[in-house]
Amino acid sequence: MTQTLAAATMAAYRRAAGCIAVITLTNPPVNTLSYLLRESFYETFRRANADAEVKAIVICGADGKFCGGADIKEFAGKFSGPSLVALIDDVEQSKKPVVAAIEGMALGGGLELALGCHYRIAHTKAQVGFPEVTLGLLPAAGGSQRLPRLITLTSALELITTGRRISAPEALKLGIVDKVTDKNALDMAIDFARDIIGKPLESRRLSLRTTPCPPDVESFLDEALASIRKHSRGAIAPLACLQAVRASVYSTFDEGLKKEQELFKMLLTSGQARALQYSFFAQRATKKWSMPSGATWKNTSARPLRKAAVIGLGTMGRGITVALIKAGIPVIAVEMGLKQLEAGKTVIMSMLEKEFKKKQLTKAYREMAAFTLDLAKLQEVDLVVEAVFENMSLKKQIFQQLSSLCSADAILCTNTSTLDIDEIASVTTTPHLVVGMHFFAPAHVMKLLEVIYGPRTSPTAVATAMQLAQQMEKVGVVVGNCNGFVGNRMFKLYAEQAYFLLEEGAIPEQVDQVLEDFGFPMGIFKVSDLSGLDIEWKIRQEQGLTGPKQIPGGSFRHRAGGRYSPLLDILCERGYLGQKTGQGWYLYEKPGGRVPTFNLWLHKFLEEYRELHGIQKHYVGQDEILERCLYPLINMGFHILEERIAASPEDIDIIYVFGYSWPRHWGGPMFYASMVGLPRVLDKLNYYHEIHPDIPTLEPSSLLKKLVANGSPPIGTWGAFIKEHNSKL
Ligand SMILES: CCCCCCCCCCCCC[C@H](O)CC(=O)SCCNC(=O)CCNC(=O)[C@H](O)C(C)(C)COP(=O)(O)OP(=O)(O)OC[C@H]1O[C@@H](n2cnc3c(N)ncnc32)[C@H](O)[C@@H]1OP(=O)(O)O
Ligand SMILES: NC(=O)c1ccc[n+]([C@@H]2O[C@H](COP(=O)([O-])OP(=O)(O)OC[C@H]3O[C@@H](n4cnc5c(N)ncnc54)[C@H](O)[C@@H]3O)[C@@H](O)[C@H]2O)c1
Repeated sequence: MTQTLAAATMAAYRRAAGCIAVITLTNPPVNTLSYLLRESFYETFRRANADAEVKAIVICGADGKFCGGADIKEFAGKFSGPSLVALIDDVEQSKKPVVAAIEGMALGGGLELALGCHYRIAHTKAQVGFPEVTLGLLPAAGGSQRLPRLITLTSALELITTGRRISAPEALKLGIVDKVTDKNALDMAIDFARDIIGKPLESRRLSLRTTPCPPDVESFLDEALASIRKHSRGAIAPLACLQAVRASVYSTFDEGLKKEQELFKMLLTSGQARALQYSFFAQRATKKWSMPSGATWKNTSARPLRKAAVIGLGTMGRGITVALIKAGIPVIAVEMGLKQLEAGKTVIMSMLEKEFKKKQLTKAYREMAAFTLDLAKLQEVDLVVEAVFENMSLKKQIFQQLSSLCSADAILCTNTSTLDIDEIASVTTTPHLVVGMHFFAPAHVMKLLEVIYGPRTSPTAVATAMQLAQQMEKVGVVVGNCNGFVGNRMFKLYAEQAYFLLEEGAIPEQVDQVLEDFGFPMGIFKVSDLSGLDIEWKIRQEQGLTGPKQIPGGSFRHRAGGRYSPLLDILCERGYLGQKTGQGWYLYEKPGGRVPTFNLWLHKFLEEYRELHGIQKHYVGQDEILERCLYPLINMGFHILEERIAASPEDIDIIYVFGYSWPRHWGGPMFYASMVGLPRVLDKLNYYHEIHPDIPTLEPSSLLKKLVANGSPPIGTWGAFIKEHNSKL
C-alpha cells in the first residue's frame, strides 16, 4: 500500500519545448503537498534549477488540479520532511523564471506555492483561495505575507480572514493571476515561459515588495478588527489571520514570516483547529453512508431523476420546489385549494426570480415549475416530496393516494419533522420506496438534509435521496427512523431544558446570551420567536401532550412520564406566537417585526407562574445554562448512537453544524463532549439528575458511562464500543 502511494505521489519531471522544465504535482485525488510530495518536489526542483539546458520552469498539477494545499491529515502528527516555506522560498529565489499553470484549484498551500512563482496563468474555471481559516488556521507558508504585497490590503484581508474561494476571472481582476485562458492553461504557461526567458525577475519576487496600504491604515485595521470580532462568533482563527496581515504592513517580510509561524503554532494546538479539521473530514464521511442491512454508498445505485413533485406549498414546500429547480429538476407543485396554490405560486415564482437574477440562470428555470390541484398529474414523476401539515392521518391519506396514482417505481418522500416513516409507508403498496427527506427551513438555503430510512426502505431509495442531496448542493446524512430522527430528537431536550430554566428563575435574554456567547448565531428563544411558537405547539398537540387530543393522566407540570413545561402552550393560547404576532418570548415593534426587545409582560408572568406553582426561584448562572441546555442534548446523542439511529458521532455533528448552526469551531455536540471531557459531562448529568429526578432525560446514557469506564477513548474509536455494546444487547 505504502509503495503504491509512494509511486503515485511525486513531482513528475519532463521537458517541453526543449528548454522548459515541467514539474507536475502528483498526489491523487487533489495533489496535496504531503510529506512525500514535498520531498519529491525538493529533488525535482533542484534538478530543474541545476540543468543548464533548462531556461524556465512551469509547475502544474496532475489530473487538471493544481493543488488542494497542505495535507490536513499531517497536522495531527509531527512535521517532518522539507518545509513548504523553504520550498516556496527556493521557487521564488530561482534565477530561472517559474510559472504556475493553475487548473482546477490552487488552495491554501497550493496558492502559496503559486504566489512563490514569478507568474501565474489560470484556466477560466479554476478557483483559488486561502481556506485555512475554515480549518482554524492561517496561510502559513508565506501566504499571509505575500498576498497583501500583491493585491489591495482590503482584498487580501477579506480573502484570508473569510477563506472565500474566487474564480480565476475574479483573481485576474484582483491581480492574483496574470492571465486567464479558456484553453489549456499548461500549454499557455509553457508558451508564456518561453517568451519571458532572460527577462528580469526582481519585481516578480513578492517577498521583496512592501504592502501597499490605504491612507489611514491604522484605522482601517482597527475597523477590520472590530468587524471580525463581531462576526466570528468566538472563532479565533480570523483574528489571528488579521494579526498576520497586520504584520505584513508593519514588518519586513522575514519578520512577517516569523509572526505567521508563531500564530500558526498557536492555532494548530488550539481545540478550535482540531474541531474544524474534524468537521472537514466528518462532512466528507457522510457521503459514505451505510445501512444496518449492509447496503452502502458503494454497493447501491441511485435512480435517475427527470421530474419531481412537491405536495403542499407552505413554508417548506416552497423552498423545496426552488431547491429542486435550482438543481435542474422540473417540478409539479400541488396544493389543496386554489387560494393556497396561487399564494404558493406567487412566492415560488418570486423566489425563482431572485435566484434567476443572483445566479444568472436561464429563463428556462422559471418555466420548470408547473402548478396544479390535481394529484393525478403525478403519474410521470420519478420522485415526490410531501410537505403538508405535520399530521399523521393527513400524510397517510396522501401516501395512499400517491401509491395508486404514481408509477410503481416512484420514490415517495416525506418531509415530516418527527413522524414515523414506517407508519406512513404502511399505507402504500411500495413501502420500500418510501423515505424521509427532512429539509431545514429555509429549504432552498439550508445545507442539511436528513435522509431517513424505515425498516422497509430500500437502499435504492436512500441512494436516490442522497444523490438528490448532492445535486441540490446539500449535505445529506443518512439516519434511522425514530421520533424526531437525529436532529429534532436531540433538539427537543435542548429546548425543554431552556423552558425549565425559565421556570426555575432565568429569563429568555439570559439564556440566549449564554448560547450566543457560546457561538450560536441566535439563542433558542430568538429562534423560537423567528420560526413561530406554534410549530412546536402543533407537534406537542400531535403527540398528545397538550390540546384536545391530550393523553389523560399526568398533571399540569408532569406529562409523558416526566417533568413538562406548559409555558410555550400558554403563550400560544394567548396568541403570542413570536415575531409574526409581534410578541413571543420577546416583544417586537409590530407583528412581523424583527428586533427583539425586553418582554416585561413575560417577566412578570414568569414571576406569577412560579408563585402559583410553588416553584422556588434560584439563581441560574452561565455554567448552569450552558450545561443544562447542551449536556442533555449530547446525552441523547449517545442514546442515538447506542440505538444505531446515527451511524457515527460524525454524522450527528454534521447534522448539528449544518442544520442547527452549532458553532463549527466546536465541532458539533459529540466532538464538543469529547473536548470538554466525557467524565465531566457524565458527572454534570449525574449532578443535575440528582437535583431533578423528575427529568428522566438527565440520566446519563449507558454508552456514555461505558466510554468513561473505558478511559474516555478518542471520538474516532467510539464505533468499536458502540458495536460491542450492541452485540451484548
Ligand atoms: C506544532 C508546531 C508545528 C510548527 C510547524 C510549522 C510548519 C508550518 C508549515 C505549515 C504550512 C501550511 C500550509 C498551508 O497554509 C496550510 C494549508 O494548505 S491547509 C489546506 C488548505 N486546503 C484546503 O482547505 C482544501 C481542502 N479541500 C477542499 O476544499 C476540497 O477537497 C477540494 C480540494 C476543493 C476538492 O473538492 P472535491 O472535488 O469535492 O473533493 P473532496 O472534498 O471530496 O475531497 C476528495 C478527497 O480528498 C481529501 N482532501 C481534500 N483536500 C485535502 C487536504 N487539503 N488534505 C487532506 N485531504 C484532503 C478529502 O478528504 C477527500 O477524501 P475522503 O475524505 O473522501 O477520503
Ligand atoms: N416549518 C419548518 O421549519 C419545518 C422544517 C422541517 C420540516 N417541516 C415539516 O414540513 C411539513 C410542512 O411544514 P410547513 O411548515 O411547510 O407547513 P405549512 O403549514 O407552512 O404548509 C403546509 C402546506 O400544505 C398544504 N396542504 C395541506 N393539506 C394538503 C393536501 N391534502 N394537498 C396539498 N396540500 C396540502 C397547506 O395548504 C399548506 O400550504 C410538516 O410536516 C413539517 O413538520 C417543517
